[in-house]
Amino acid sequence: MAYGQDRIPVSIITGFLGAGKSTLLNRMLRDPAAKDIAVIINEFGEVGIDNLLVEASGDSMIELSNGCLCCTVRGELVDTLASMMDAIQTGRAKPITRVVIETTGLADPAPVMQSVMGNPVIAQNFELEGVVTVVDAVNGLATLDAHQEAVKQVAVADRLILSKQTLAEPAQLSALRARLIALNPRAPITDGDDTSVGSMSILENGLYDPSSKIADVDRWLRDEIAAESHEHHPHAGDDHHQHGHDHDHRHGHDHGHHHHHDVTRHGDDIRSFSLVHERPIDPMAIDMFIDLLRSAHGEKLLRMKAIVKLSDNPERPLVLHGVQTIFHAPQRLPRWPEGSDRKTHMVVITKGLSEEFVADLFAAFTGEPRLDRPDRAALEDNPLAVPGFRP
Ligand SMILES: Nc1nc2c(ncn2[C@@H]2O[C@H](COP(=O)(O)OP(=O)(O)OP(=O)(O)O)[C@@H](O)[C@H]2O)c(=O)[nH]1
Repeated sequence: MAYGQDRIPVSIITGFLGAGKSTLLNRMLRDPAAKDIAVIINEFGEVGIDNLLVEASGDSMIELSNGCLCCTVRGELVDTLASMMDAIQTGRAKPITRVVIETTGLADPAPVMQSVMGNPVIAQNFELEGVVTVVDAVNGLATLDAHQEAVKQVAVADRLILSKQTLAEPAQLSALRARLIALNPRAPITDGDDTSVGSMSILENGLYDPSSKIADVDRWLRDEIAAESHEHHPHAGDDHHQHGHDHDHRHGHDHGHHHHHDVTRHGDDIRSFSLVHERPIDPMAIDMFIDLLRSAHGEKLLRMKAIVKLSDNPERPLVLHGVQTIFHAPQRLPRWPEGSDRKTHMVVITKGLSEEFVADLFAAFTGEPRLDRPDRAALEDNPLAVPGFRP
């Protein structure tokens, strides 16, 4: 994808039934900065924005009194985005600065994200800006226990909004916070009552910065540093990758990390970790690594964001982000973000795929095989050397 191309940022607001998505959206729509945005609601009549409408709602796009466009989706999101773009390009609708999609409470956000990232025509005009997940402080824990969709909504979020905190008991709230941090240590948790929640700024989550037209990777890296301050120290001699909260059991003893036990007790099977690599990586190797990971294990790869130092030009890092099997077209940044450590960082969120497995695979492709693990040549000769790899 050409650097600097104008694309419209798309934000997804998700959260379980009754979590407070519509309340959040309604508050944001009052922000003057919300003018000229388009809102897509994927279930007709679900949201109480009737007071904002200037004409009766229907399937097609309508203009709201505050200048936003609004439409409800009964069919495919891709079709809706395509017809929205067509209407703008042919002058039937005014230009928009941003799209906000509110998903239904029961939705798995991955297909919605993939609709934005995976279709070449859509990806030419739109870019995923981030996923905001609203979690209800009162019902959040019970919902996470009962519904895997809710767990996924939290795991893939770029930001979590904790609503209804004034209605929750302090103990309930701290247990929920611990659970959210265990599931997604990198997403900032914003209090739903915070004044910032009424502004569009909560949608700016770094995947795409409309002003620079590239990913605001600096923000991920900062988030990662914040997340690591909760994490345990890497093991001696183990500088190849860093563990998230939910490191696995391979060391066979208890490090006393409570978040980890929260995760396993609930059986979520979600892992969030980062891989860090200092030396420049061969572009072919990263290509093959990503291809293998998504083709063989895509359904377990809830989310990946990466900034990669490539050997062909280490001064211009590559930005990747993906959801399951679908990856956004890679962007080459003009330079490293200010203050970054100029290393490859890969943030990975998986379900049912261990950190060790991903780290071993990465090591194999980056030419640093670990003891008793296949190296890249062995993988290319015999892909079955890695369990689950199907060429
Ligand atoms: N006290 C309090 N109530 C809230 C807050 N956020 C939402 N609510 C209330 O919770 C109820 C559900 O909120 P909605 O915004 O409709 O939730 P939703 O996620 O859009 O719900 P669905 O569309 O059914 O999935 C409403 O009665 C809101 O007034 C909050 O932060 N504090």
